[in-house]
Amino acid sequence: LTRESLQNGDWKELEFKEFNLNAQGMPSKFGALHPLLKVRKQVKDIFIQMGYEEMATNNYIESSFWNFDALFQPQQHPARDSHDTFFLRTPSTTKELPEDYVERVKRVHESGGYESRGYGCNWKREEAEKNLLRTHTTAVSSRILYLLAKEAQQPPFAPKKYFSIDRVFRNESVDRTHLAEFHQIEGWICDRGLTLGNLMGVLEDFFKRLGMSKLKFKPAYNPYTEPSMEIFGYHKGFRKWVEIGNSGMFRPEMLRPMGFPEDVEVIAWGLSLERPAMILYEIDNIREMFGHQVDL
Ligand SMILES: COC[C@@H]1[C@H](c2ccc(C#Cc3ccccc3)cc2)[C@@H]2CN(C(=O)Nc3ccc(OC4CC4)cc3)C[C@@H](O)[C@@H](O)CN12
Repeated sequence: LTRESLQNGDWKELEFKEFNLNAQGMPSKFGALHPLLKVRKQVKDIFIQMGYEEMATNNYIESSFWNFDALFQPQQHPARDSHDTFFLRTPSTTKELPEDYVERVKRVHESGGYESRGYGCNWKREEAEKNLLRTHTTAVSSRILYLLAKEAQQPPFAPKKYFSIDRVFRNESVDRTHLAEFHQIEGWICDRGLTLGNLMGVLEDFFKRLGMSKLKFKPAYNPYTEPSMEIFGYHKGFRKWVEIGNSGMFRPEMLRPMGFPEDVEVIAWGLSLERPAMILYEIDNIREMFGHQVDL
């Protein structure tokens, strides 16, 4: 079949074989974006469209102070044991901490304040100095909120909205849907007079953009948020309610020692990247997303 035979009509005399629509195509030699990266970009675009700034989360290593103590997580909390947390051997401790702030954190843990009773514990600095692989990106949120609180000392107070999507590490047994590390997605708004209603509204807006338009909320507990809510979304495909994240209002015992004025609140929420990626890309074993795959 040539250009000439098509132009002068000779093609009409030629014999053609049946077109085989089931024939294997030529093997493709190009790559493909990993599902996690595609969902990470999808979620990042949602936050940017909603006006959030991205937190710098390029520090996997954190001190127990920022990962736990600044969040009012008690030093006796089981999550702080080595069977749940990866502690570092070298460097095992961080000595540089903001001393005046450390004093206020110690006091709120031991004897409360800001209408809190505290834990009545004997707060140990050496516990707070232990280095670890961060167990949540809320460790980064506490650092950024501390800086915002210092800025809030010089009026006018400016409301802020931040998000992060990055790796976190937990010393947990692995199974079909859990590995010792996962990517946490976290968003929060810091403003005057925020309420739980605002949090519910923000969550409805955020998850609607992820395809979840019917939500319900269940009371929950986190050491650093009060009230706290588990978030459930109705998945049309599965025709059932799916747990899609956790949320709450950061406690006064976390915000006041940082220096925020009384009427400033922070509403926050978190979810993982792996769970939506597995659902959106119909991957039923999390291991299919990691490691060397022949037929990804
Ligand atoms: C150790 O496991 C923690 C992880 C992870 C998680 C849980 C809580 C937080 C948080 C938080 C938080 C709370 C208050 C303030 C700040 C942060 C972050 C990640 C998911 C949170 N979860 C989760 O991601 N589920 C999920 C999320 C989105 C989704 O998308 C649908 C397609 C549209 C589907 C499912 C819920 C469960 O999977 C849960 O069993 C596992 N959770």
